[in-house]
Amino acid sequence: MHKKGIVLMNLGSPDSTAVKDVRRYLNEFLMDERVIDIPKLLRFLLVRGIISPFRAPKSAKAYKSIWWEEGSPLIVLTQQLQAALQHAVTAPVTIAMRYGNPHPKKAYDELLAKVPELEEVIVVPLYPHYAMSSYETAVEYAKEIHAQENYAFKLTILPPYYKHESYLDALASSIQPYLNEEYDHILFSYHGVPERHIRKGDTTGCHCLKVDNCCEVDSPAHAQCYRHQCVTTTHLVAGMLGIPKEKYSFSFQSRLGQDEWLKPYTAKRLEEMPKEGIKKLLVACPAFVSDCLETLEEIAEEGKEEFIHAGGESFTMIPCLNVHPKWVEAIVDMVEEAV
Ligand SMILES: C=CC1=C(C)c2cc3[nH]c(cc4nc(cc5[nH]c(cc1n2)c(C)c5CCC(=O)O)C(CCC(=O)O)=C4C)c(C)c3C=C
Ligand SMILES: [Fe+2]
Ligand SMILES: [Fe+2]
Repeated sequence: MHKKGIVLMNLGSPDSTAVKDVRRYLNEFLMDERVIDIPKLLRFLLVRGIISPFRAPKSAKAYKSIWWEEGSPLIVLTQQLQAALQHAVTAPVTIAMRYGNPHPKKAYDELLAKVPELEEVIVVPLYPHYAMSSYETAVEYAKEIHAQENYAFKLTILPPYYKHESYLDALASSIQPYLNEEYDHILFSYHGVPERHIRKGDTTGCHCLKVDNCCEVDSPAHAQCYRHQCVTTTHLVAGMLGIPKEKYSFSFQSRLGQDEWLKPYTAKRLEEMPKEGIKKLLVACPAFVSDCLETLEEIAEEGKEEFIHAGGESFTMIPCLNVHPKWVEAIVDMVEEAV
């Protein structure tokens, strides 16, 4: 790892729970053409005129309910991961966010300050699955800043690792202890995306959401199909843990707006499950490697309330990989393979 540096790249959070900071963050996030993929003027009117003004106060309240003394859980956990990884490798490790702070330029400059002869930076997107609105936008942004600032070092980006053995091993190890308690079912809840994004990313133009059972039928489209990659992670990790088919399923959360998003929707499944006899539920969220608003508030608070209200008896959210030692090992493995 001579003359190399590592950047852990996550999504980002508002600087604080103040409505003005949440609004600024939402404006930056939702003005991303890979997140809301409509013409720029229309996007501007929608985000500035409708979504942000209504959503910012609501989101600020949600952030307040999960915020830690040290700051946003997503940022703090990414910093903790940075520290844990730094113990395991000789190359300097920094963090960057797609939206908000710290900016990728700051991360690159920090590495240069530590290694002035820096030759290569390995970017580790903290998203296991490829989605236009997560992995792709983070990676393109990292490349854009690298090109804009004319850095002399080479940029190497880790590919999506949704089926990488070391990642799956870490995920399975983080879930395993929870299977020792009595449970009826384990739900793998992934962040959703609009179905349109899946069709748009279909490199064959004729597979995703067009062929019956598309995610189970081999296709080159899968290299960029978020749904396929989530389904694959689910089956592989369930297989590693020996969970029988009838005891696990997957769903998609966090729908925004009126478009059709990937189904089944988590909120709907949480309401239906108790009526199907599922009373003791475990929930894992493999689309996120660090706990964040979407896991701590939407699943552990809101989701739990919905499930219990619908007749469920116990609801356990399994924490994300966060700083799990096997996750740190997995990053080391993947970085070593990439250089
Ligand atoms: C069109 C809207 C959105 C798409 C598409 C989307 C995809 C997507 N997002 C993540 C990961 C995270 N999203 C988080 C928060 C969040 N996401 C959206 C909208 C879309 N995301 C919004 C508006 C927000 C902000 C909060 C809110 O108002 O609900 C987070 C949490 C950030 C935090 O600070 O804790 C994560 C992480 C993925 C992986 C993804 C596509 C696969
Ligand atoms: Fe999101
Ligand atoms: Fe598919």
